Amino acid sequence: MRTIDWRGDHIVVIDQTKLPGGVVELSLRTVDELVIAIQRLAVRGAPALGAAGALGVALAVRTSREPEADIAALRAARPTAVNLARGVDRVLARLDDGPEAVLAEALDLLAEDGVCNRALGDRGASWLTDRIDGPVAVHTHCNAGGLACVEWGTALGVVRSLHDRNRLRHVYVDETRPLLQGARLTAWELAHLGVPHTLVADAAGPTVLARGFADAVVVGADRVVANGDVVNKIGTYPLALAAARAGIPFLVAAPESTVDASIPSGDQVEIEVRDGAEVLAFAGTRTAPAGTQALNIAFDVTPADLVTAIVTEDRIVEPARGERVA
Ligand SMILES: CSC[C@@H](O)[C@@H](O)C(=O)COP(=O)(O)O
Repeated sequence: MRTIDWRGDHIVVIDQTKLPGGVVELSLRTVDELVIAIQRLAVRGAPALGAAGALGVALAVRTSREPEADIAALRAARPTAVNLARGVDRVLARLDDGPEAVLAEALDLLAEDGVCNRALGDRGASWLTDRIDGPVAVHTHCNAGGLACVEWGTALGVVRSLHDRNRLRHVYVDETRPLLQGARLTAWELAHLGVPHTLVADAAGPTVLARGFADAVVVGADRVVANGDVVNKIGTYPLALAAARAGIPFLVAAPESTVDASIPSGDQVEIEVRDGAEVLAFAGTRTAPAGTQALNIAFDVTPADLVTAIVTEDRIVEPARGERVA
């Protein structure tokens, strides 16, 4: 099943805030509803946000009284993953061709997602098996699976390819505070795929690597910029530091639609800062004393020199060896 799709005259998504409790579908009939769903992470992950942006324009064309304002709000609903604005802009370019052409363009983007993810997953798996003997143990962060895309997954696409080739030993999954995408979503996906996995607290990740549990770190990305810096869920950067120290590869799996050649380096990417309330609570239950201040930085930048390789559907770039993405 696709994470996000078009049904008749509206968008349907799997509500990711409800997982792993149940697979609950959410129908989104206006751009306002879509923007709210994006901001509360009912639909999330860079490629899925690209699909949301694309389908959102199709929805705006059909339902909005002020399509321009609605589309601007949609484009800005979350700032860090480049896919959202890119999905909006790709489909907007067909506006003059009428609502059917707009929808067709959006559906093309959705169809390409699975194709790209399978290709980059295969390429990433081959890159790893060319360098690592025997079954591979992977450490991952956040959720870069089918739920973060339309289908299949990016980092978990690599994991799935390894699994299909009988070359996967184990996956270590960071829980990914504060919203627990690793614990709630990645562990759920891996269980459904029959992939052996172990959940660890985020702070344990570097020690898991230092102790040799994993052969490689494989993560997704929200934006990859020209010099090879990688923006991804907060907590990715410490894994890259630990991977370098442990002497194991740090592999980023992302489609070309996540590459932003217009931005020279990661310090120029807008990093989303979310409501501190998410940090002051655990799974919805308040944990910090009343009056505590929280800073909720949602993404970090892994500098290019710590990124062993970036794998896309078209290519492999090795920033740590000085290769540029653009
Ligand atoms: C294939 S998804 C890659 C990234 O989007 C993912 O790792 C991530 O950081 C998602 O963050 P989120 O805040 O859950 O949208």
